[in-house]
Amino acid sequence: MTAITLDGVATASAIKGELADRIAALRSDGVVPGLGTLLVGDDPGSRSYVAGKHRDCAEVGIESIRVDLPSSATTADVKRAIADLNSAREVTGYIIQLPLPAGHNENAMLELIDPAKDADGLHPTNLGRLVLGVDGAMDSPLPCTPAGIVEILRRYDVPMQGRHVVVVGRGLTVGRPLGLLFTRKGIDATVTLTHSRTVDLAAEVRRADIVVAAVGVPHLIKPDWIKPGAAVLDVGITRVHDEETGKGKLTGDIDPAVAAVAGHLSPNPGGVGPMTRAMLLSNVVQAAERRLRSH
Ligand SMILES: Nc1nc(=O)c2c([nH]1)NC[C@@H]1CN(c3ccc(C(=O)N[C@@H](CCC(=O)O)C(=O)O)cc3)C=[N+]21
Repeated sequence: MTAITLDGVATASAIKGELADRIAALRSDGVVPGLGTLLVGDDPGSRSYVAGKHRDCAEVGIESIRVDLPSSATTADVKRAIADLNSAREVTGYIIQLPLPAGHNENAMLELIDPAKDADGLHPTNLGRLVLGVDGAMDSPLPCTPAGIVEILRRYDVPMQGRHVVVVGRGLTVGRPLGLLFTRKGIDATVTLTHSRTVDLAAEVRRADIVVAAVGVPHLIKPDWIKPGAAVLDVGITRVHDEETGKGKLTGDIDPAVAAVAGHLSPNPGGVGPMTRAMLLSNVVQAAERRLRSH
């Protein structure tokens, strides 16, 4: 047996097709959706992610506005750029690319984003709405990676209700909000949130119907940890040097041999990454639709 591939590229492409119709409708109502990105410094990985977001926007008809600051930017410079993005009419939503270079307080910067323009769903108000909205009724942006994970499971008809989800990693962008999302009414999973101090990780993962690994430890999750037929999602990204090609390549948190045991497996690359990007576009469209309704 080999696992069914949770194809993030194909699923993201279907979502982008659906968004294109909503974007056309917004434009005919006079609202042009625009995504701003704020990038500080010259980390090559961050640069390439930001470039990808602008390509995605162009593909679906979202304008994009790029603000790049040098690594020498002070916190005052970053604050000014955030204030400008908050007031720019053409920016209907934006993100601060994380991580910020050392020396900036990320949480303090996230808190300065206008919650109505928070395309990543990482402003404390929106994270708070995620906590409050246990019934899913709050019209607020969700963090993109958790939203993408639930969306791809839904589209592949992987049952979540009453199932045991083990999340590996408690980070701000994935693990922590994902636990909140999976336990919402209507999704109704049972969640174990594990982290670096978890005593017997293998034993926890063995109980899971759905495993999400988001820690950035290459091939941490081994095949003998997986309940046969479980759905396994690989979120971690580590850049490693490939001896064979001499180039850099991406490695996930899941040992490839897991494919022989799992029922569903998200490849990495090609799984959760493209879904994350599609959910960002979805948040931008949702914010533009809210703006239209509020006028
Ligand atoms: N404010 C903020 N929001 C984010 O959402 C955010 C962030 N900061 N900082 C960095 C992480 C990482 N992240 C990825 C999104 C898509 C891919 C993606 O699409 N990856 C491709 C491969 C790309 C490649 O080959 O380099 C794939 O998985 O197929 C990867 C990584 C979003 N992040």
